[in-house]
Amino acid sequence: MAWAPDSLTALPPPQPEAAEKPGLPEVRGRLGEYASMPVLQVLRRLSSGPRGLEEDTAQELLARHGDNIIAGSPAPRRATRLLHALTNPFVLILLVLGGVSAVLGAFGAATVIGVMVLISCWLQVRQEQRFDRVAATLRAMVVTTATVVRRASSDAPPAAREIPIDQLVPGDIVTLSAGDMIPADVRLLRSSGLTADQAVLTGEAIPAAKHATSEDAVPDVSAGGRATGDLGTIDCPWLCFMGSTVTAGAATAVVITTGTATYFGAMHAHLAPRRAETAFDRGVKGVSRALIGLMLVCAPLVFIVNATVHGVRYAALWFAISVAVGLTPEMLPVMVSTALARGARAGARHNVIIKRLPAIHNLGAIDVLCTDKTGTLTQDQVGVDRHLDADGHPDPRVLRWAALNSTMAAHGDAAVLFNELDEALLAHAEQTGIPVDDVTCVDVIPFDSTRRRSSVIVRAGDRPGTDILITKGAAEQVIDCCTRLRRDDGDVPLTEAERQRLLEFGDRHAADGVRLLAVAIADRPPRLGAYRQTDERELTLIGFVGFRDRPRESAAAAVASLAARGVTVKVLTGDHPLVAARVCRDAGIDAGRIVLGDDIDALGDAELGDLADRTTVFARIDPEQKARIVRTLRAAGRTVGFLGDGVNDSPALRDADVGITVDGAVAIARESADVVLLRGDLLSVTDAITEGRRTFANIKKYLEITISSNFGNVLSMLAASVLLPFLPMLPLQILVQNLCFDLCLLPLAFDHVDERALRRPRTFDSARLTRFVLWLGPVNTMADLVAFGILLHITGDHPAPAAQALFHTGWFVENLLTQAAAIHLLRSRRLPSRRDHAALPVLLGTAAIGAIAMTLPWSPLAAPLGMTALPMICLLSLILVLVLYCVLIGAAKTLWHRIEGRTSAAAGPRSDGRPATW
Ligand SMILES: Nc1ncnc2c1ncn2[C@@H]1O[C@H](COP(=O)(O)OP(=O)(O)OP(=O)(O)O)[C@@H](O)[C@H]1O
Ligand SMILES: [Mg+2]
Repeated sequence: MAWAPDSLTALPPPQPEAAEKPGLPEVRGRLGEYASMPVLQVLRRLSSGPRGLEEDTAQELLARHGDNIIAGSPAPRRATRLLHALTNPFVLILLVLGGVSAVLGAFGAATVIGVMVLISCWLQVRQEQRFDRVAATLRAMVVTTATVVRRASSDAPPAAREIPIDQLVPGDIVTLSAGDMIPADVRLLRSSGLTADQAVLTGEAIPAAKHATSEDAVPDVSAGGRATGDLGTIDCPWLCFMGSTVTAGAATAVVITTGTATYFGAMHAHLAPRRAETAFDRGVKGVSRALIGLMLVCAPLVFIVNATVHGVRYAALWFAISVAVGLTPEMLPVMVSTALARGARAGARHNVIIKRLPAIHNLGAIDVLCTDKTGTLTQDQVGVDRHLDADGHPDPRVLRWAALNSTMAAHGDAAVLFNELDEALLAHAEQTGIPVDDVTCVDVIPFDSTRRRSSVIVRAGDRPGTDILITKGAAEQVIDCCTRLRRDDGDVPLTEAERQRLLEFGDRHAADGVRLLAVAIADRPPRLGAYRQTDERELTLIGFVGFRDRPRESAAAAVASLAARGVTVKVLTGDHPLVAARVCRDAGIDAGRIVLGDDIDALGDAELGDLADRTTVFARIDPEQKARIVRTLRAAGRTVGFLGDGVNDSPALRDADVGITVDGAVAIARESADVVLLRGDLLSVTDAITEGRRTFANIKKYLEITISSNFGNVLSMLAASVLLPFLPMLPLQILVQNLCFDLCLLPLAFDHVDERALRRPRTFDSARLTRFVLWLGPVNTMADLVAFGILLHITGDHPAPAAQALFHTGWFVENLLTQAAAIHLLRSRRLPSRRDHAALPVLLGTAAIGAIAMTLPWSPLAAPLGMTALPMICLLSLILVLVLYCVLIGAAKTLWHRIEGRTSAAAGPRSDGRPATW
């Protein structure tokens, strides 16, 4: 599926210059022109050169061309947002109900409904703006950069430096290496082994090979008789396009077009959204649908009962409409976005940057965390520990060949794949004074995580007639390519017995936690054409280099705390199974039976899902296998987080419910992830998960309280329809009461959360929500019935209109007071106490409800609302009903938790980490 990188598409609005958006044919034509010129002419046309632009020129060009971002995603205008808010299904329902009320002549009711719509839309627009601001601020904390070569002045030497990609201009010289995002549309100047993932533009998952043409040659466009315009397409091998990523190899390139003038910019409108529906979207939709269903059943029921008992009357219809309005959770979207934004802000305080805000909910729902090994379970401070010849004796020559491989992979421009092992090798070579600059690089066959080896081809000054191929990589994969073995006294054939001995030698080191890379070389006659992977054969094994990475001290504690929170940790690594086992042991993870990448290819998805559920450690797996394991776990009902930082992790980061990466990760990992940890260890994942659960717990509270209380009210109204000869509350009063209650519930987004609610993964569960509502709603009704009895006692059985007003006011006050109490009694598992009480905003919200209840009947608004002052005896009786309600609801809630606790215990222990329902 097409996927649009955030840093290109979701930045603040572009400048006016960039707003003029060329169409695709125009963009293609321009790119085709550049593609058909010799490189030198391209550079001349762009007033650039291999030494890069001068800084001043770059600034001028930036002012002319605008930032290198895609227009089309400017922040929506207020009016657009308002329109969007108005078309929200809850608001639409209110509008319809308001319209019907107006047509029926109930202008008071229509006005209150109008006020509700206005407040809800206004809050939603404001909250969305705030939400976007939070998201933009957070994204700005994880800026993606590009390496650009520029000069301070015309005579200054060129210098490579990182700049945010939005600052690139046409003519800039950029260097690209594995894991980089291609930051603009570029023409390749030099390249080696370059492949680019262009799925974002083509949907094609297999990376495309790319290569530069020779400097002054006119590219050979005759093949296939392609017109210039055709060269501007994705298939052109010497152009790379914004939005795609470097999967392997390295290159130097000149920027041709930026921002909206790029191919990606022209295509942007047609790209699919980044991801399919997440667990969060599904949850919100499911609950909304259930609520609308409840409303569609209850409101007609109230009307039918009323009409049956008292005959069809307008009053009954208004009453039913008001009930429908009461049941519409029009503030739900506001509540949800407030809670998400709060969660994301709180995450940032723990150094956790939530790039896509709904991810905060998904974090709380994670029950499996898949992680790679380096940097999370280990410190990512890899050091060379040993260098041994093929017989296991220390030999510095092996180190030199390995270091040459790492240096030459850099190929003078950029690292082909410069990972922690290469870094360690170069640092060690420098420390020990091993020369690595006395050869020239001929070609590179870059590393990839499936082959697990990299090769370089060099020419040494003292052997001019020979190319030397140097391969280093995972022991099994390199030994596979060897036919000979270097001994002190010369090379010998590699026998099967020797092969076994060497593999066992590798295993012994791995079991000790040492990552062993084998090093092999071969002489080749010089050639003109490029080297390919098939040239990695008939090599001579010369020895091994061993690396150690210290375990992270915090890893064991973090794994234990994740387990205590119901999150199972699984390790998915490309490394040797025995190294993985050792690292897991140090981190307190019971590795159990380790499954290898080769073992899973033959399995169907269901079988793999099963196996993945039972397995803790997967070793020697490639990037696609990582992603497949994540997908099958999700298909088996798990909510999966994936934590990784490499090019090889990005498919899995995209496929997980929540992709998590660290700040130092390669660009593509940072783009693919939903969450970036500024402090790269597992402990901050625990913090992030806790924040996610806190956010969800508050959304859940809101739903439980509002729905159970509204449902209780509907039952009371049904009972009243049967028992009373008049309506228990005027439609207008129902609406006003509903508006007050809804507004005062919003601060729940900022509430404290009971520690117990944070212990298990949580996610939306409409079934359990329904059970909760069916259990606690009727308690509300019981209190109402008692209140009805008392009020009838005061007013008499067939009260005159004035006495009816007293009844209405009485129930209005009692209802608001019980609802305020419900907030405190239902917000936590425990009853309110000094240790477990609501946060200040919630206290203020409930105080507001109480104040409204106790002042409205005595205020000037009383008459227009059909209310009357309550006599003292009535007020005191209602307060007694409130006390009764508190006792009942407290007991019912305690019983609920006990019964539900027992049911979930009977359903099986939670040690499997499956999410607790609700
Ligand atoms: N720069 C390199 N040159 C040669 N071989 C390498 C290099 N980097 C890694 N390898 C080999 O490839 C294997 C897989 O590496 P890869 O980086 O794909 O694993 P990973 O899943 O990212 O590992 P981890 O879990 O440690 O992050 C390594 O165990 C090593 O044998
Ligand atoms: Mg890795």
